Amino acid sequence: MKYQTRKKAIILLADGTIFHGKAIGDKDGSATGEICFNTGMTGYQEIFTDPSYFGQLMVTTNVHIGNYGTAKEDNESDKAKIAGLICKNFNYTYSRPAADASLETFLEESGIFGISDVDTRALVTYIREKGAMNAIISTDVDNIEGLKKELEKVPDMNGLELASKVSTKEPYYFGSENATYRVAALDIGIKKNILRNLADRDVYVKVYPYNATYEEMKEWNPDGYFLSNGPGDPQPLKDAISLTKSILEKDHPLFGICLGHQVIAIANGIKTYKMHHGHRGINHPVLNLKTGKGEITSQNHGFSVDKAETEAHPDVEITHMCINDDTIGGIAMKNKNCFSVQYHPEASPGPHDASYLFDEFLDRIKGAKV
Ligand SMILES: NC(=O)CC[C@H](N)C(=O)O
Repeated sequence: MKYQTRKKAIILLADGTIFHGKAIGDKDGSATGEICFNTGMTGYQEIFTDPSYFGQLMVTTNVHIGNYGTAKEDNESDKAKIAGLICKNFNYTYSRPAADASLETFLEESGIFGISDVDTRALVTYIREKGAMNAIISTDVDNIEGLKKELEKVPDMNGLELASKVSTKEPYYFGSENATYRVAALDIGIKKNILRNLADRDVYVKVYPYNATYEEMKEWNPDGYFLSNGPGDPQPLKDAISLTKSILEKDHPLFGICLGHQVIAIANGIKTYKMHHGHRGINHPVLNLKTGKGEITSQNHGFSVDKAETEAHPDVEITHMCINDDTIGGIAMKNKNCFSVQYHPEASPGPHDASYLFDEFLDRIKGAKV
């Protein structure tokens, strides 16, 4: 045991329920956010650095977190983006030749507070039953009334705009300038592995801030457009929704992942809703309705696209279904060069079953270019 002096800590849920643990490291601290859980057995660094988790307290269901350390190249963004970590066993020492730091150091550098020694099985069972809710984690264990007041100030995830908090401030480029194709990507919380997947397919990407306009993107003369994953509720993303409408009007090739998929649905007049406790893991089964084949996918979302409205929409086709709970996995527009998925074909972490969707995007771009 590295620290003999670890402080007692608690998780106080918005409904008043308390779970107990100990602070990671030897410091006092606290953090607030919407509590969620990820069932991935591996990939904690990619999960913690995924900007989609901004504003969320992450409960990891795998019993050991930190045992293989961290390596800079595994980051999905510049640093950890979760609001705080809740886990069972936190490993202060690690074993992996490619690692360059412990998870403790890594989280410290990102300013992330976490607690371990929590009965995560009981906590996750509780959230699964009661649904997603706000929570506070803190070492201020004797000040429940004070913590309750802090917790009341935390905004509800429903209706919350967070994309602007994680988006790039200035446009930047990714990949080789000499690549054959150009894609303009809207960064509403983009993961690096999406950029790598595009660059690996002979694409030069220009990444734009969350409030970029169609005119700004069009000026670069891209062959295709991309809407990224990201945190928060899609409904307040007015700029992204109007950008999407302009792209659709011109019928440019358009691909959206997760938050980007939700924005495409909203641009088509289909509503999104907050799920009971969301999908977060790396083994979620999806059925491809075109091929009849199943795929095991990486997922991370708390909102979803309304199924009845999508089914009733004359111009939108459902292409994929999430089999666990019969929610929408993917859509395509019947008369436009546009498609999107609710899950993560870029994986990182997770299986690569769905990477064919990047090939499909490239096929659509090639088809439109000739
Ligand atoms: N990974 C994502 O893009 C998540 C989208 C959105 N924030 C949700 O929770 O549903």
